Amino acid sequence: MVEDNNRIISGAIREEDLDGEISLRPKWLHEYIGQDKAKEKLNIFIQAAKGRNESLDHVLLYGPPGLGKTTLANIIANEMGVNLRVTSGPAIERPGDLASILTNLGEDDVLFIDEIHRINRTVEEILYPAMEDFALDIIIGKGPSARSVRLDLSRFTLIGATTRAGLLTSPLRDRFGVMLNLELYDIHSLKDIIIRSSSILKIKIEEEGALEIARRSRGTPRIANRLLKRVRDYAQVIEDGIITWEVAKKGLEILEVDELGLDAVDRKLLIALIQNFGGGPVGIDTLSAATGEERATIEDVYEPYLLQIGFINRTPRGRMATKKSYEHFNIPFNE
Ligand SMILES: Nc1ncnc2c1ncn2[C@@H]1O[C@H](COP(=O)(O)OP(=O)(O)OP(=O)(O)O)[C@@H](O)[C@H]1O
Ligand SMILES: [Mg+2]
Repeated sequence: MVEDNNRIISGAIREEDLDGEISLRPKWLHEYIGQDKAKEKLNIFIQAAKGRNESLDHVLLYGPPGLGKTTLANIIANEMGVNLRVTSGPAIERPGDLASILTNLGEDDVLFIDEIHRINRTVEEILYPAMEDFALDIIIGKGPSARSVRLDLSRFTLIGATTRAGLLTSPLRDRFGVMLNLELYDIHSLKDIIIRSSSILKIKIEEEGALEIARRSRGTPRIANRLLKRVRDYAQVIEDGIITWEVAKKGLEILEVDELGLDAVDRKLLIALIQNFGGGPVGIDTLSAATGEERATIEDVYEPYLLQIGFINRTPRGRMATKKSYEHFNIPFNE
């Protein structure tokens, strides 16, 4: 997925996020804030697998960037008491690379493949028997004397992460026993995440300050943690170090994050929708062409948040701007 990493409110990972990243990552399910539906399901499946002394079924995590997919993969391995091996779709270039990763997994280990939708076709085919029968089919020899040999693997759990489940081929998608959809966080969960991170990073923050940062974090913990660190800098240099509501508000204004966490690209998309297309409905490809933003970026990064805050609607005929969106830009709305 292509996204502009220079935006402070980008969900994609940036260099600065790595500062404290390890310590900020919850290690156990009970420390993982929000995502109650996913957590509840996962908890049952983990307890059941442990009770039967089996490995966990393969898990597919999908949802916008920065919502905690990598964190959850770490938690699953931790809760199951097994090792975690991390790789990503684009990093596995040849079938042999994947074969060597698979043969080196220990009994019940977790293999995490980030951006699994970007795995190439020949590599993907190795995964099918591996996921289904814990076996590798390798071809020995060439031409008419070539024969296929089946190699047994240890049982393992594959955790795949992707921004959208629909990006996977159906044979791959069908081999996951557990599908967990991560959704954008509500403001209260984000506030709790900010308070938790503050206590780990020893940042002094008031509830109202945390709430203000939460409101502008686009439903995304990674953005919340990033804004928290920058507001901390502001509080430390300009104010007396404590993040109150006023300090958060002023700090965020300096960062040019508006009250709803919207940035220039969101505004461009909404204005195009309203002014060029009379508020829609307009197809995603047309909107993409009109704004110069990639379709996938619009769908994976911008749209989920604009839908969450009720600024756009998705209809069978295309995207539409809502009344709320017109009001935000002070443009008269005709029903
Ligand atoms: N539920 C949560 N509770 C507390 N902190 C969280 C939670 N989810 C995510 N975080 C924090 O948010 C940050 C981003 O999470 P993570 O790297 O797991 O996201 P991701 O979904 O894997 O993103 P990407 O799609 O970009 O790989 C981490 O620093 C983590 O500490
Ligand atoms: Mg990740």
